[in-house]
Amino acid sequence: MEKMMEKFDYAVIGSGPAAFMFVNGMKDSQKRIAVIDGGKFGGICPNAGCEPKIFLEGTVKTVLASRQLLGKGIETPATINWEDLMKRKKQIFNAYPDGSIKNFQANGATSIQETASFIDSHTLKVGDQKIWAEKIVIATGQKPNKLPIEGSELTISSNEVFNLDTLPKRITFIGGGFVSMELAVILNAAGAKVDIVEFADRPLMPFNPEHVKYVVEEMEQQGITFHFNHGISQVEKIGTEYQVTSQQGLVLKTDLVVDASGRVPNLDKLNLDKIGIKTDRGGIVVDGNLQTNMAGIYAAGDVVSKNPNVAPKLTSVAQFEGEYLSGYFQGITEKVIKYPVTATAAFTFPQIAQVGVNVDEARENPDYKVVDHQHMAEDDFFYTGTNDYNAQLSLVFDKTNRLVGASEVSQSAADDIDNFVHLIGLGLTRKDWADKYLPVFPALAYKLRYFA
Ligand SMILES: Cc1cc2nc3c(=O)[nH]c(=O)nc-3n(C[C@H](O)[C@H](O)[C@H](O)COP(=O)(O)OP(=O)(O)OC[C@H]3O[C@@H](n4cnc5c(N)ncnc54)[C@H](O)[C@@H]3O)c2cc1C
Ligand SMILES: NC(=O)c1ccc[n+]([C@@H]2O[C@H](COP(=O)([O-])OP(=O)(O)OC[C@H]3O[C@@H](n4cnc5c(N)ncnc54)[C@H](O)[C@@H]3O)[C@@H](O)[C@H]2O)c1
Repeated sequence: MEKMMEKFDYAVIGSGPAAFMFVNGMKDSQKRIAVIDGGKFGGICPNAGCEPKIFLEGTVKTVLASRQLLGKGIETPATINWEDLMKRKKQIFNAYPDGSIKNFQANGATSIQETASFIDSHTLKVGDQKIWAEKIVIATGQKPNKLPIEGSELTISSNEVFNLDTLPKRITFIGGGFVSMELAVILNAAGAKVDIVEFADRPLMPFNPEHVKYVVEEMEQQGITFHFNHGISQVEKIGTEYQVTSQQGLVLKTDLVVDASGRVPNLDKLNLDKIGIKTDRGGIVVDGNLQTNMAGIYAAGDVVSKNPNVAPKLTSVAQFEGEYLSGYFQGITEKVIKYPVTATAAFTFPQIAQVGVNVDEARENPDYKVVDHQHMAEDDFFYTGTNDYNAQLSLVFDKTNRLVGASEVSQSAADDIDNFVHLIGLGLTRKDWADKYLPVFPALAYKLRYFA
């Protein structure tokens, strides 16, 4: 006998940061909500993304900072025991999917551990059952790109890097984006010999090129080798090792190949063609209320096709969109989504971060003035305190002397840049800030008081 079809007010496909904030915002609405995930509950961020990455980065940062102080007061620099570090990582993060399910349930939602696909605009197939929902939110995120090259099946993705119990001696990364640069620093600091092969002439494309240069120089000093202007075209297994070849003739021998050539929207299992939902290369096409071309079907998070300069594919933006939809459905807002000033950072060593108007674009535009603070360790004793000799900060001001953009490379760039987000978002001048706030001395926010 066929099971009764369960009915919901809302069905959310995916359980990542976008879904989490949506359900959290709906918790007092008395609506019946189903959250469906075919993978690990919680999505990429806590299972194979931001959170395990920042956990590993915490240890790596300590180790690399101690190596920089060798002969300057430190005698024996710290080293990493990869096996122990991964054991700790697993102890902390393996419990996350169950915790995420409990969280959704505590907020009144029903969790369903299945892959979902559309039957019609209100009905989903979830495993061997069907569910019906008045409105559906697609929040299926992205997955690692698999390059269409010979030997692609021999490569692993960033997902598997987070489960490497033992550390290979040599690792080659395809691509020099966020994922590759952050993981390369971690694995190299742990003792692997790392090569990065990047198609373009520099890594970390969205960031200020002048500051990216310092990240590359420091990573080279740590022992990482970059190969720019090379596109990988083949991976082979020869005996116990791998051989990676580029179209331009580079040949590398290695013990592990990580395909970090980008991330693509998770669309393939949804059966979107059947019901006619519009997509493009960036993902699902939505309007200003995050509604797709089909009434009652919405999308949020990384799966949405969006302008990366306004809404980059990040956890912060996915959460903002989930929160927006919960407000929109409850009539708290009727307006179209307006993205706030959004800061981005790559957690390399040193870190690189930016917010607002791009420094390189501002240099070309007479409406802006760029103020550069270079060699900050010599100019500012807080940076000297961390021996952060490459710390560089560039600030962009408009004609009314309001801060509109900032870029920094330093060991604390992510936190430093966060000190500028509110200044830019609230449209404050340097004087407004100085008149109204006095941060702790000597601490992070204070060191920027006299730069802004
Ligand atoms: C290595 C790495 C590091 C990162 N670091 C940062 C960082 O430091 N800061 C930052 O802001 N962002 C970071 N990100 C990006 C961040 O993880 C994403 O922006 C965020 O997770 C997107 O959230 P989401 O809710 O859109 O989707 P996701 O977190 O991707 O979750 C989507 C979920 O949908 C499920 N799903 C897919 N298809 C189906 C289907 N048909 N049926 C049922 N379930 C389905 C998947 O299993 C998955 O669990 C990082 C990403 C990676 C890979
Ligand atoms: N700290 C953070 O906030 C953070 C960290 C990780 C990921 N993310 C998110 O995940 C997204 C995806 O990151 P990503 O690093 O996977 O992708 P990416 O698009 O940032 O970088 C991929 C790189 O691979 C290169 N590439 C592609 N094909 C190649 C080939 N055949 N040979 C050599 N190089 C090749 C591209 O030129 C590009 O530079 C980011 O844009 C960001 O939204 C954010």
